[in-house]
Amino acid sequence: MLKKLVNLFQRHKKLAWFVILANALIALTKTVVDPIVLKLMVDDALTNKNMDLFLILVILSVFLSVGLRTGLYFIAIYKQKLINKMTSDKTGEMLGVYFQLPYQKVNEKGEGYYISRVYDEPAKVSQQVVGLSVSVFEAMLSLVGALAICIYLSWEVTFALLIIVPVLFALSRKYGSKIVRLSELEGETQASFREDMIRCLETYKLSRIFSLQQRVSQSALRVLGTHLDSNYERNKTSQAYQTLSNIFLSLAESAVLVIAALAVFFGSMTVGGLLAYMSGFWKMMNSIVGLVEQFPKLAHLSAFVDRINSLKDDAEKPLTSVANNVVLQHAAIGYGAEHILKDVSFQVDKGERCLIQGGNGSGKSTLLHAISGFIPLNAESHIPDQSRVSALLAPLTFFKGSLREHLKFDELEPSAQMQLECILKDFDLLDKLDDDPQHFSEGQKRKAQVALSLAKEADVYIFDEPLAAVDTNSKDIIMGWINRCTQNKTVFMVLHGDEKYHRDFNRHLALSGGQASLS
Ligand SMILES: Nc1ncnc2c1ncn2[C@@H]1O[C@H](COP(=O)(O)OP(=O)(O)OP(=O)(O)O)[C@@H](O)[C@H]1O
Repeated sequence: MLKKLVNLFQRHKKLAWFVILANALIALTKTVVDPIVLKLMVDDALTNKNMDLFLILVILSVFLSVGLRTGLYFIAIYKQKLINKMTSDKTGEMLGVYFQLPYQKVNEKGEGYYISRVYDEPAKVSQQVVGLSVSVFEAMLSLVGALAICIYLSWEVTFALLIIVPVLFALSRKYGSKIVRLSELEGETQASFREDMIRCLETYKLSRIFSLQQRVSQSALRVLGTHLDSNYERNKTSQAYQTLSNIFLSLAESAVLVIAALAVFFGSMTVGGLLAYMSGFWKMMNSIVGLVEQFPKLAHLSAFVDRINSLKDDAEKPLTSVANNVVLQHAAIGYGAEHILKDVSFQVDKGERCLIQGGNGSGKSTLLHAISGFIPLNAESHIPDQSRVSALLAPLTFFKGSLREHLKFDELEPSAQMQLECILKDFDLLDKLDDDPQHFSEGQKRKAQVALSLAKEADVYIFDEPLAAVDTNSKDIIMGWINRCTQNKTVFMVLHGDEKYHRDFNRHLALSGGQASLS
């Protein structure tokens, strides 16, 4: 379990050890120095009215306190740096995994769910792993220091009091297992909660126009309720553990006072020794409780790390089909258990151009997703490897970056750059190369995606309604470029209307009632 958590430090081991050890050393210094100064102050300086010793002790305490606090300030800053680096590493890794997930999974859960899996959970785990490692080492070193001080002041009293410790350990383990089970549930509800909330907020325009605010709010509050209930359950268990632990601590507090006071009555301890012992003993108890508290947290964290890594189990192996034609044989295609296309058989060979037609909801986009390799097909069917496919698929999406970055323009060969510049000029997008396509008009977005599709060297080109939202003049320009750039390549295109371009295709695939017929 520990190894799994330590692995999270990976590339930042040096920084992690610096933060952990520096913090633990400061804690150890404070644990040892505080009781000794207190004893010297009471027994030697105050009792003997030794002003010089008193002043020396005060000045020493002030310097030490300022020095240690300044040290803690720098450690806090490095700690945050470490957390940020770990979060960034893990989120980067998880983003890589996200893009390997089967489309079916991404489609089923939604992007909001994966924000939680890719960012929230790694951020939370990084924060907690650093916090926990720092706390464990701080508690361990403080415990050693405090125990040494207590034994030095009175080994008999210390021996009598250490009997309480095993009880606290037994309690912590009992509650640890409960919290592990709850952390799994918490992670899942948190991720689903994100996705559902995003869907509610996305209805901004819909809600205002159709006065749906109240219903949207009700739906959001229902989702919130489930999320808060799960938080409440985990909190309840943690609080129960905390309360029990505090009760045992109060009992220990009374015991130490009584036993140490008896030692003073019988003359085996000075008053300064009693105060120093109380200070040392409480540091020891706090360290023990600090350590004990880490057990349920450790179990909770370990469950979370497993959850993050479990995303990797879903990653799909890349398809390595060498097929250069598209063959579907009795394929049933859909999302999850629901089949939109029930029994589809056709073959489109290399260099053929296939127009796909059918009414709304007949499964045109679904079929294009299958041919692009996003929806699995049966074993008898085969399609080319996704690396040899270029596709404009609905809905159009853009990451936060310029059109230049989307096109990987600066990595292209000079001849490819020149051709792309001609395309963008004809599409009236050349002066928008450095703009974010997310803020383009609908027609401009469509043109940007056509340019993106044509910029990829592929064997199969797929276009889902490339002329939608495009002005009449631009349609000829777009179709002209598509025809020029895809000569001798396989093309699948969905068009609604635009009959004048139908003659550009030698195959026609009609979808209806879950079936396909090719002519
Ligand atoms: N992402 C999705 N998840 C689940 N079901 C979906 C998804 N997308 C589409 N569907 C279902 O698949 C059916 C076919 O949708 P599809 O988008 O393939 O139709 P289409 O022929 O392209 O329609 P249109 O002409 O309106 O674009 C729809 O009835 C819809 O319920």
